[in-house]
Amino acid sequence: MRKNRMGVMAKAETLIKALPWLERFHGTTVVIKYGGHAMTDEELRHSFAEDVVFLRYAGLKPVIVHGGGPQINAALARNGIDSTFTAGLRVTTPEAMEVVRMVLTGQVQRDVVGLINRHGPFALGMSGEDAHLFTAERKHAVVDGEAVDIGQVGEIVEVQVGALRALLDDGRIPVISSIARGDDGEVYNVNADTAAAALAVALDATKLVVLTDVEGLYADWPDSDDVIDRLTTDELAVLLPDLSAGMVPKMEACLTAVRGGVPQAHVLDGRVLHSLLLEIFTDEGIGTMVLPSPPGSAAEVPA
Ligand SMILES: Nc1ncnc2c1ncn2[C@@H]1O[C@H](COP(=O)(O)OP(=O)(O)O)[C@@H](O)[C@H]1O
Ligand SMILES: CC(=O)N[C@@H](CCC(=O)OP(=O)(O)O)C(=O)O
Repeated sequence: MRKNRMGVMAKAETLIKALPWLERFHGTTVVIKYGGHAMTDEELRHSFAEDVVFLRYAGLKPVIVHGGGPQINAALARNGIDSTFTAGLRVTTPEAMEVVRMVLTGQVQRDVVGLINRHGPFALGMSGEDAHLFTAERKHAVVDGEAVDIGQVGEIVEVQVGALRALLDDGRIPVISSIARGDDGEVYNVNADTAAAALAVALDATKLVVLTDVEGLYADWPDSDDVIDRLTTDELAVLLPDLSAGMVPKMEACLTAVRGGVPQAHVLDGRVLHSLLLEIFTDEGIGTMVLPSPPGSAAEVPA
């Protein structure tokens, strides 16, 4: 009996410990980048959807920007189309673009919407092309200081959030694919981390959360798995030129978001059940957090 009462008290304590975070984040917008590598395990996919619906019932306004790199790789391979990456971005030929658009808007987005909507009529899918959400221009990658052509890859130059805000005001959970239109009539492939950052800035979000398949930003990848738990934008700017592969657009996104006025950006391990809830409602300090540098501070690389 006594044991049972202690168990109940522990549950009440867990719930009440969330109160400061509920007070702080109620009514605010949180942009969540759900990476392609974080969505491969069935149990994790369901726990992600539960977390997002939990946030919605807790009075936050979650917006999902989904990735789909591994899913695009598989579809390109099935179609016999070669795929390479430069500086973390997919070199996108016109025939690859058709596959990218089909997989992101027709497959991955539908899957994420379906997972969330098991809990109620919340999720609504949008491509960045819809209602001029994302307008992009052709982007070049920079390799050793040289601009390199990487095809139909876009750099977002304008974000129009009117339609998205109407969805949020209606209590919906928007699920966005990182495809953009161009004023030149082209359709562009935008890295999903980059798109999430642009959206977080445009929506004045309180947080950008990036879910991926590593614990956070490793200080000395691939030689060590020491995770940097927090760093300022100035410190991140110093590290950025030495980062590799998929971490480049991810950390650039955190930098852009926080320098653009988002108070904090996080890279979290999407392989941990309920990592999203732990990050938002506890002080567990998981993953890597990027915070604004104090005005006038000098950049130092964290140990
Ligand atoms: N410093 C680093 N810290 C952590 N991961 C790194 C680092 N540098 C490169 N990576 C690689 O970046 C990957 C994450 O990027 P990516 O594969 O694009 O993920 P996602 O599909 O979630 O966007 C990691 O799995 C890891 O292989
Ligand atoms: C230009 C570019 O690289 N676009 C990405 C878009 C999807 C994405 O970003 O997916 P993840 O978040 O799972 O990596 C691509 O084609 O793979």
